[in-house]
Amino acid sequence: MKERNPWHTPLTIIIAVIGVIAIVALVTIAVLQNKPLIPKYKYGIVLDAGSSHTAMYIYEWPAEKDNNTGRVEQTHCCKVSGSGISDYASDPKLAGESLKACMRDAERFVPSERHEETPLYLGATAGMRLLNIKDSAASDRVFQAVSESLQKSPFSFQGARILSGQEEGAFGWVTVNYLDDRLEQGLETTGALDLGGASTQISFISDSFDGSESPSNYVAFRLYGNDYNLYTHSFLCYGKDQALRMALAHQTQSGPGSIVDPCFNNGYSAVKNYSVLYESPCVSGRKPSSAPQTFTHTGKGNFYECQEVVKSIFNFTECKYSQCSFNGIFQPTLQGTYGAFSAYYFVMKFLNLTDTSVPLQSVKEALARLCATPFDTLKKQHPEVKLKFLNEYCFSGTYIFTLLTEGYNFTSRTFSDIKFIKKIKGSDAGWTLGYMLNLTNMIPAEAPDTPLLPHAGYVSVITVIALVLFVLFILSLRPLWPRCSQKPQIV
Ligand SMILES: Nc1ncnc2c1ncn2[C@@H]1O[C@H](COP(=O)(O)OP(=O)(O)OP(=O)(O)O)[C@@H](O)[C@H]1O
Repeated sequence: MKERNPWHTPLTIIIAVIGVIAIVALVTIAVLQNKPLIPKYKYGIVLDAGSSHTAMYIYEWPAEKDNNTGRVEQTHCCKVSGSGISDYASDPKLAGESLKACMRDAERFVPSERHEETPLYLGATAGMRLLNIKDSAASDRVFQAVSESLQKSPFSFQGARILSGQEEGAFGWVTVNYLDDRLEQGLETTGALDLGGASTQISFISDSFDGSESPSNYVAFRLYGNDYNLYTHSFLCYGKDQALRMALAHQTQSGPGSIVDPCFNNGYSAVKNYSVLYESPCVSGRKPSSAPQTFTHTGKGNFYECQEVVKSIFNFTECKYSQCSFNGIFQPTLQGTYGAFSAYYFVMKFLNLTDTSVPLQSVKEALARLCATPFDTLKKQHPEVKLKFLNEYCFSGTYIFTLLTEGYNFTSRTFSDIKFIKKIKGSDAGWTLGYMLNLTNMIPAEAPDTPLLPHAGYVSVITVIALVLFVLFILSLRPLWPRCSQKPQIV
């Protein structure tokens, strides 16, 4: 004879089965309903048509979060081979052709089902600003050619245009602070220092600046619920290539047949053409009236003398405001930390000077040593570095040092506030990301609402509540529970 288990009645078994099914169903629905969708991405493409070259950046962000909360990240960068589009003024079609290889690259990196909806922008900076000043019809023809080429791509081409210096500075600042998560979290922001080939930008927040003293340097933002009064200025012609032209123009004012340049290493020698040197609007007004066709440019490598040459391209005396950087441009008091990118990074990286805890005096000494190194020795020390760049590091380093200290007024105390950077969390520092975030309305003015609980927390709470309900349900059925009799039932 078997003893009968009082729980093994049909009713309790049915209740238990229904209860378990109910819990499984409840948890399954909660998980499926609220689970983040399998990551599917959206894309945006920005072409940075700079003075020295064009680069294409592809950005991606989670598709279900394009309403402001998803992180936008750079997934790919393609360097267009050849020079900047402004160098194709005499043959604009080639400017369009030059972009094709990178556009084919983009077709591979962006999934084909997303091609049609992916916005594609081209922004041109100081190279095209200068071409536009020199010959606006030629600049239009270049834009026409690149636009025709980009329209043929499968992406949604949104137009090609010149960014103002103010936009370039402000979007560089947005990029740096977005990537550092400073905007969304409302943290103290970082200033942005950008050194291009033809222009340079400085952008930062200073408590002493509300835009009233120099409105043309003021950009107001409201991002994630915070207001920012940004100071920004772009110095056209003060990118590193145009600054070098101005330094050479200063040394060739009398139209000599040869110059000995302290900004180039001893042993460097090249024959240069006067008309090529003076073709840029940054120096064209200063072309010596009587000069031979060419001049011999040789180096003597002296940092201190080079600094004097470099200083000659700045005007430190004129200032109608309470304080200025240079050339009569207002600049509020420096404040906070700074991210310095583009040529700042390339040059300081070569000089092994990206660590700004090194005292300013040591930076000066390192530059003095670099300039004093004979050019042949330098070439032997750095066989991997392109000659075009190696030639110019003494000038470029001296220019950066002078621009930061004498131009923007960084001191031995504040120099360590600068961080020389190329990328932040995998994305390049530069104006392109800020530009795309702005055009796609990806940064909201107000802080987005956040859910009460994270997803995992939400599922746990639902599960616990379901279990409690189930236990209560079983308890509420107590009257139906089979009674345990004292005597064992005999079946
Ligand atoms: N490895 C390197 N070493 C030194 N200089 C470099 C290196 N790579 C690039 N450069 C130079 O750095 C400068 C800045 O480059 P970047 O691409 O930021 O400028 P750009 O976009 O062409 O100029 P702009 O923004 O003024 O139109 C250019 O003069 C470029 O030739």
